[in-house]
Amino acid sequence: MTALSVNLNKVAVLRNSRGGREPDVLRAAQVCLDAGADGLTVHPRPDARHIRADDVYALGALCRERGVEFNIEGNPFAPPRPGYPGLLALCEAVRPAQVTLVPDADGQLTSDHGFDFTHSSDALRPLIAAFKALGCRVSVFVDVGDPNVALAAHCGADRVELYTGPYAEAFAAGTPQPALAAAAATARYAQAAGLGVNAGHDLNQANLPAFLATVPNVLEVSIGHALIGDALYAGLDATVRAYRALAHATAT
Ligand SMILES: CC(=O)[C@@H](O)[C@H](O)COP(=O)(O)O
Ligand SMILES: NCC(=O)COP(=O)(O)O
Repeated sequence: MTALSVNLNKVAVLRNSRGGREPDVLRAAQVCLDAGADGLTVHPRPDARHIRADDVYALGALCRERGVEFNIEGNPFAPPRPGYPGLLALCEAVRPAQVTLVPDADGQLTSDHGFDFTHSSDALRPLIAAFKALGCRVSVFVDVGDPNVALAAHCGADRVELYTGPYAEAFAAGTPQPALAAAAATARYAQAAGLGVNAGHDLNQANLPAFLATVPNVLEVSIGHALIGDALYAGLDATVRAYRALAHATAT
């Protein structure tokens, strides 16, 4: 079994577009957990464009209460700023079961690459130790095909998360096989170095089955963008019917 961690970033995107409380990220989280999600993921970004520190605190408490995994993603090198206390401070406050380190630049549209271990290992090692001292499992975002993926283990990481964006693109183009083979090889290489393997980015209902059938022992997938999009389609019919019934109930 591969665990499903639902990424709630996109619920916060919608909420922030109006500046109020709706849609409520905590309520959405409860629905996900009631539906059987194995955990929740957030990727609070320094510009606070979607998930904010207060969401992280509330979701951390919810996951603790429900006994499920909370996974916080972020760049451990991004400095604190107003509205963003920094990844280590968030983890210090919330003690998530897992932290996923992602080398995103500030303001980046979305995550699009893993760590370059030839340059980052020395800087990563003490940071990973600091997260582990908080009791967090540490996963590190990596590129499929990275020949240095085993260095994540030398840095002290417990797991790697395979960046699946290129696989999703290849799948959509109808040529998934090379990307699948590369992901499977990278997973085996990481596992041989003692690392657990997670995966994420642009996974969806179409491309997930082939990925999990080909890549061995994927422990967890974190999925947000497609899942929240699918939830709109799945929920629109019933929701329009409910609103229509209210509108049509007027005497005019
Ligand atoms: C780490 C990763 O793969 C990203 O998918 C991320 O969690 C999504 O971030 P955004 O929702 O900000 O695009
Ligand atoms: N780590 C990947 C993640 O949390 C969700 O990515 P996406 O499904 O929003 O692309």
